[in-house]
Amino acid sequence: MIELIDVNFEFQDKVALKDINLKIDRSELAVIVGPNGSGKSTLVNVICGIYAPVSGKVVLFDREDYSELRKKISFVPQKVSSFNQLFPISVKETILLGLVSKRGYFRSYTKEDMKKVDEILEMLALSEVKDKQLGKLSGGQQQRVFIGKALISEPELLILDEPTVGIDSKSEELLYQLLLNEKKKNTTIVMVTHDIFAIKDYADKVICMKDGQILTICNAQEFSTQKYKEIYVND
Ligand SMILES: Nc1ncnc2c1ncn2[C@@H]1O[C@H](COP(=O)(O)OP(=O)(O)OP(=O)(O)O)[C@@H](O)[C@H]1O
Repeated sequence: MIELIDVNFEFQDKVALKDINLKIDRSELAVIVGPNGSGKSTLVNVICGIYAPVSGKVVLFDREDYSELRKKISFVPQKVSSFNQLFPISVKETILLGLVSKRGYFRSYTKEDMKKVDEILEMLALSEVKDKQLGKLSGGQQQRVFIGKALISEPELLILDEPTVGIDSKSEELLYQLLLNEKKKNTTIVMVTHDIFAIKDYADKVICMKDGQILTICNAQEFSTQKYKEIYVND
């Protein structure tokens, strides 16, 4: 499903990923952990095709060519709130934007699209604010809107970079239930997080990074608090 073979990536003269070898299977929930600057965001950007590796190969859905793959991938980046907060777009309109990669810009939405957006609003507890301007919501609500935008296209691969930062524990629980639902639909999920509880309760695979390298890959049962401390030691 996702395979990285000897992947290296550099920013100018800074090595950000070194010899990354990794496999993630279909409908797995893989979590990437590691201290600040260890290369987690760079890794998900490489998986999405936003950054091209300096060397090595990324194979998604058994293909190396990203042109057709974009329709199958949804990415919720870190810092979703870095958009123009005055931009006049509603919550519902923002979620519908998630269909652009599949449909193009100038297509009308169907009845099914409108039904789906209502279901997503309901799932994310956003129905009451659906007509509000996006920039007038709290950071946590905005985060949920961008997750809704990522989900509406029914991606086969969903990538989230620290989705729980700035959201309260109720929304966090909501998010994890939603991810489990997505998994049941065979969606593969890759999530960067520092949340040890999420790792223990929900992850199928834990990818531990340090200094641009993968220290270890294990399952949730093998991932102990001790291991977590070891990864973060000297951070
Ligand atoms: N645009 C950039 N230009 C130059 N260096 C960068 C850039 N983005 C990241 N880096 C560097 O690459 C390394 C990996 O950064 P990355 O953002 O992938 O780490 P991270 O593990 O996601 O960190 P955090 O937990 O703080 O989000 C760091 O040393 C960082 O300073």
